[in-house]
Amino acid sequence: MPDAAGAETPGLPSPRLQVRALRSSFGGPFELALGRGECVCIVGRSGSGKSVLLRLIADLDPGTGEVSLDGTPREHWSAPAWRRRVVYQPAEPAWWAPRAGDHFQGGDAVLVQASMQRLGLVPALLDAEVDRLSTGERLRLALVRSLAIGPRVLLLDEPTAALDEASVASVETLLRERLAQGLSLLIVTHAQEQARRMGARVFEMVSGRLYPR
Ligand SMILES: Nc1ncnc2c1ncn2[C@@H]1O[C@H](COP(=O)(O)OP(=O)(O)OP(=O)(O)O)[C@@H](O)[C@H]1O
Repeated sequence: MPDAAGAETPGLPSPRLQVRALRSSFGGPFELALGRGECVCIVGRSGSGKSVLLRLIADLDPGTGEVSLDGTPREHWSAPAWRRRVVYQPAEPAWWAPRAGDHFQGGDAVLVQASMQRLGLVPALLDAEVDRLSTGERLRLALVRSLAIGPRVLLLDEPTAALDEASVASVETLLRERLAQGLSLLIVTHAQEQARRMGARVFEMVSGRLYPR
């Protein structure tokens, strides 16, 4: 198994996600190893660099260093192909079409309906205009959309920040199930309790550097 800093033991399989000396002018260098079906939570003060790390891993910001998935370097894939395998969900997810359902075309409709039901979202929401949805509905729908892509790694930035207690519980239950099925999760959260409930390894971001807690 890799240690917290990301060093590997010879003879053992590579971690799902391996980050080495990853940096930009806004943070790093970052070292991180995330196993299959593992959850890592990142806590830290506002502006400390948590989103910077997620965006660097997702290849959305320019930076230097190495990122690999199941032992294969990121350079092996095109940027869109990487972002289907390593999905980043920002704290304020983007919507590019007026109708909610238009964001799910090409996805597995059965999986979408099932995930929506688990998160307390009625199917009629897909026919609604995104602007009419509540903040919490949009956040849960964004998670459904992220899961429907079928990522190996999901990078979630404050996925439950705007949700009530019951919705937080339903999101965490769904995510724990996906973890058990092998999905790897990196979650930025201000809720320390969330890390405990998710059974996560926890790091703290301080001034653009990660420290195990
Ligand atoms: N492209 C950019 N241009 C200018 N500054 C940037 C850029 N990207 C990140 N930063 C700066 O880097 C720092 C870390 O930002 P980041 O968004 O990662 O914070 P965060 O820890 O996610 O905070 P929060 O919890 O408030 O979301 C901030 O000071 C931010 O302004």
